[in-house]
Amino acid sequence: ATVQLSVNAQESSTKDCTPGEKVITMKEVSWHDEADDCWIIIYDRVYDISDFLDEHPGGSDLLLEYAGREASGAFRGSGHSAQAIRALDRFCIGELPMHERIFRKPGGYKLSDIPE
Ligand code: HEM
Repeated sequence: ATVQLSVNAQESSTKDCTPGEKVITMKEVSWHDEADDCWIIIYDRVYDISDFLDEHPGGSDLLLEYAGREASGAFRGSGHSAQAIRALDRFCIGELPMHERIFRKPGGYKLSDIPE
């Protein structure tokens, strides 16, 4: 059974990880690869989803496959709604250094460049 996200009410106030936010390397992210300490990378931003695993409508197992890893393609490929994209914000803890980014850098892909 899926559990409704409990964040819906707060979602209008989306916090954004803007430049100047904490810079976190992929190597650092890779240490956080367990159920009680789970970080993932989506579109060059780092998310601590430890407290979200049990809440995820797609289940925790799927998320754990990406623990400590890059998950942009998986996230995009699962056809997440705009609501799901907004739900990311509350878990954001930082962003990759410029040289490790593949989306949010000069000349990099923008979300809107990626076909559905
Ligand atoms: C922090 C990251 C993520 C958040 C906030 C998130 C959020 C959500 C939400 C809100 C839904 C419900 C449907 C929707 O609104 O689109 C959903 C469904 C789903 N998610 Fe995620 N998701 C995340 C990461 C991932 C990742 C990395 C995968 C990897 C494959 C994944 C796979 C799925 C699947 C397969 C469903 C569909 C479940 C179903 O319809 O039964 N999600 N997710």
